[in-house]
Amino acid sequence: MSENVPSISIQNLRHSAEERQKLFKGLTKVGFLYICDHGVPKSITDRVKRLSPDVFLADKWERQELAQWREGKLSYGDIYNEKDQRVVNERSDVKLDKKEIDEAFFDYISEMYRVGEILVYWVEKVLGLKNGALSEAYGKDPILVQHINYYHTKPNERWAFVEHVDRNCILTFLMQSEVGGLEMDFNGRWEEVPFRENTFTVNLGNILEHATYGVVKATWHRVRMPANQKRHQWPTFFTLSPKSTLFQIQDFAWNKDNYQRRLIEERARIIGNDNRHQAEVLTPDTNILEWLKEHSKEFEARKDFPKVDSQILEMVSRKQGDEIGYDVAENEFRYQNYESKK
Ligand SMILES: O=C(O)CCC(=O)C(=O)O
Ligand SMILES: [Fe+2]
Repeated sequence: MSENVPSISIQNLRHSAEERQKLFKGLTKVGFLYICDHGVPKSITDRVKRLSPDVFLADKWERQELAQWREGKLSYGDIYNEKDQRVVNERSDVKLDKKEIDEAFFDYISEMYRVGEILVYWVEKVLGLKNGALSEAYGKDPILVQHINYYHTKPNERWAFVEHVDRNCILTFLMQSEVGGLEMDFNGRWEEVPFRENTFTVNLGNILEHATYGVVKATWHRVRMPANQKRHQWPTFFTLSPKSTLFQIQDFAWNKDNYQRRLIEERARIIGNDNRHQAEVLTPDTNILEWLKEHSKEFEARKDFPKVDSQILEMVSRKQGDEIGYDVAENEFRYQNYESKK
């Protein structure tokens, strides 16, 4: 089970050296943390959970309206594209209250931002970095990309999200549902990372790993879906701030060779030469900016992989999105076809 994922009380970090030690272990040995005593009101998380299922029951017309809506605080991604065509309802009576969805997720994202900032402060502390070292390089005003992952019901158990590391991100906050299935690679074995009440699961992304020459670990993980169940999960990806300077922290350069070896070992062991995965490997010398640019193009082109038989609603604050020209509902032209058939 999950005894290996340390559970960190945000409240205890200030006065408990033991809590800080657990955080250090989670960052460097495990790559996953449970975060509790975070102060996120249950009313906010409950509202998000309550509103989410309808998004995926609504028909394509209703979804199209949400994706094209411009009056809220968030921008919404396209949740009716070719890959979803098989599973999106053609007609449904479900109506989406866009204003309520917008408020609920805006409040939720704001809370993630608040807790994330506290966590990054403590990450710097336990890594022995000066205050602001990480947040200046990678995370001051990070762009928060919010997803609802929806894995729909299938008669058989299946791999619903194949092995991957969270790419293009500093860290990920995940609100889990009771339906389990998340597993992480821990010392060469797959271990479950189950749901816990009032707790966020946090894992570290490859940008933070790269910044620290692998001292902080971005851990491979995957999702196994049980038969005959649906599952919603809510990951929040902390992605680069437009102000990032993107330097690697030289205090950790001593780990460069270990980092390189580990990347190669993990990749070979976990995916071998499964060429459905991204081909190019990140190394300690990779120019991360170039890599990210290349990678996001490739990811766009890949459509459904590594997530299988699932749908995502992507959201980002309109203000942040506008600042960097991030359009989650790209491909507006797609909708013209649907409009004409209506
Ligand atoms: O659905 C989950 O439990 C995990 C999803 C995930 O790993 C991701 O979205 O990167
Ligand atoms: Fe992930």
